[in-house]
Amino acid sequence: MQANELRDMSRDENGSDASTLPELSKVISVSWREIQVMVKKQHSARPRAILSDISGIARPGEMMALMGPSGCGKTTLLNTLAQRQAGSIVGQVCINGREQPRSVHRAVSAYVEQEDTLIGSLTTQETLRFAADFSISRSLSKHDLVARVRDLLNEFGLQKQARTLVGTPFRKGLSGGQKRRVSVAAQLIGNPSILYLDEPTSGLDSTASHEIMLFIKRFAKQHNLVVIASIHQPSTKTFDLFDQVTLLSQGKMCYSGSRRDMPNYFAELDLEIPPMMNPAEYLLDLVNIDFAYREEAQARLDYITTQWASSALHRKLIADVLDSTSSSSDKAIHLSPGSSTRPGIRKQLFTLLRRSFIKSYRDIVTYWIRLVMYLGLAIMMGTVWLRLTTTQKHIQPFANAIFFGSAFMSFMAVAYVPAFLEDRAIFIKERANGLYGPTVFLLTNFIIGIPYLFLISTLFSVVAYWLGNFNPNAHSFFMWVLWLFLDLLAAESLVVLVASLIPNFVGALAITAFANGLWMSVGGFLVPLPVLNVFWKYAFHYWDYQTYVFQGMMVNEFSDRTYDCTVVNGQCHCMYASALQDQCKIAGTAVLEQYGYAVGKQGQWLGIMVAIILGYRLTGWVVTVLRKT
Ligand SMILES: Nc1ncnc2c1ncn2[C@@H]1O[C@H](COP(=O)(O)OP(=O)(O)OP(=O)(O)O)[C@@H](O)[C@H]1O
Repeated sequence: MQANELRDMSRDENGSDASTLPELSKVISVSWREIQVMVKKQHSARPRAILSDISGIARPGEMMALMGPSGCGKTTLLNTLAQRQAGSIVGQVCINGREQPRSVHRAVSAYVEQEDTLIGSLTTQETLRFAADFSISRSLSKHDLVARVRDLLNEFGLQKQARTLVGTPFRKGLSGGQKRRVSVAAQLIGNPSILYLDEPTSGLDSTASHEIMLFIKRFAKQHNLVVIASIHQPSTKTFDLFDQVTLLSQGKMCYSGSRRDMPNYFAELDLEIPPMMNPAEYLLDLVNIDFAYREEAQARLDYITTQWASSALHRKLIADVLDSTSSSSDKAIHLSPGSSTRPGIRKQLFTLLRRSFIKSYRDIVTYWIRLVMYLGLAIMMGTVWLRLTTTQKHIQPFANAIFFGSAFMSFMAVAYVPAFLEDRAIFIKERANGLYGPTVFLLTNFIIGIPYLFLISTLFSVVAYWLGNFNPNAHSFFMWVLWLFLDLLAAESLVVLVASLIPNFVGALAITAFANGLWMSVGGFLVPLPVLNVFWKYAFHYWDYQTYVFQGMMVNEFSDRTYDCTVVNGQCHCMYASALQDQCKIAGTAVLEQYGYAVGKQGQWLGIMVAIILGYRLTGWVVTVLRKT
């Protein structure tokens, strides 16, 4: 489907273009002039230039390769052009000859990262459909969206894989090359005018690499797309697909211009490309100083960069860049952030909720493994504390079971760390692509977790509560489920906070485990509150969510139950003094008094639990807003 057709599809009844797609097709050039990128050197206050004096121009319908040895600055240049580069940047990046705000860059371009961020439990078609829902506002009808997905599947040779899962470690799905094609197609669904690709062929064999570049080339030609791709050592066939080449080394330009002009240009420098050799390989060896004899290689590189700076081709390039900035007509220059077709926050939320829901029930790592684990734990707990009785010798085991159940269930929330980190990694990349922000991400995470945590709490309780013979009435059972649910919700909120602060598997696991150990220690069961050292008491005890869960469950168990004292030689021995002592019984409230827990404060404790959960979530949100990587 041509860009024009896409445009026509999105017109509303008044004939105006509701999705404002036409503006996106008005990009006539992307140019950059005298780009310099400085970064701070490690262990030194002096900044270092990782790109110096880089200029170039890319046009619609053409593919430009950014080439050079590893570390030469390809990704930095690509990120600078796409307005994603941090650090101090000097120089101009223009679209249609004018510097444009970042919002315009975002609206007219798409960026495909080196690593695929696909969701393994979605099919190819679903992946594109969700990409469409995130990229395109509601002005496009469902029918047109479906048509656009179908066209992209065709254009990237993915029709037969439309219903194939992308693939997870547990379920084989698409091949590496097919995944790459899905990643690119997903970025193209919003009909961008500029496509940035960071190492699109990395990890692929030469056939798959050629195939993906061929699909992109055809698409670029057909849809007048500007394509700029960093690429490592392409095969001759793949190299031949590029129209333009920018060759870099040590952050400096060695060449930028037509691929066809390269052989003549290097021949004039007495560096002729041997006829039977892959030109890309030859050129990379030529400008690589890492492995050759260093001084000789450095001298050759200096020669190439100085020759380039004074070459006629360089002068022509600069003239073209300047020309693009002066000759652009006002009509062509007109690009506004309003040209964004992105949907609003409500649609983002619903789209992410739908996608996360599908992922959560298809991807066993997210909740199903944990569900089985918690069920195993429930059977273990129910059989260890099997059929406790209402005799005083079982009072302590009841209290121990409550402590173990609440604390260990909370502790096992560490199993959520990998799933959250996986979701977060996808979020970071999708945020960089402007799909949605931290609020939508964390709200979705919270909402999706609720039914699963409730299911886990209920299943666990159905098994452990009745096997253990806890307070056998419906009200107490459902209160127990509620406390357990809030316990898990708080524990998962803690995982979200910690893993947002330290987005690293081992680090997040260690800190979450440590925090759980801390909450167990200062909760008031292992060390009673009057004995607990004042530092731990005032610094941590009062916002320890496990405290309130434990207290709530204790009140639930002991507030209305009585326990038989032991009779030895006709003498009644009660472990706890209570009003029922003359009946040789212990009122459960006496046990609670021993722990210092008042009956009737459950409402207050539930309120504190909700506040702690919201506190964790809000802090996690602040961290996510501030932390970009
Ligand atoms: N934020 C940064 N701080 C310090 N150095 C940086 C930063 N970003 C990039 N560099 C350095 O700049 C140089 C260019 O990095 P870049 O990632 O752009 O290279 P590349 O050509 O894409 O490499 P590769 O092909 O290996 O991916 C490298 O030496 C890298 O270590």
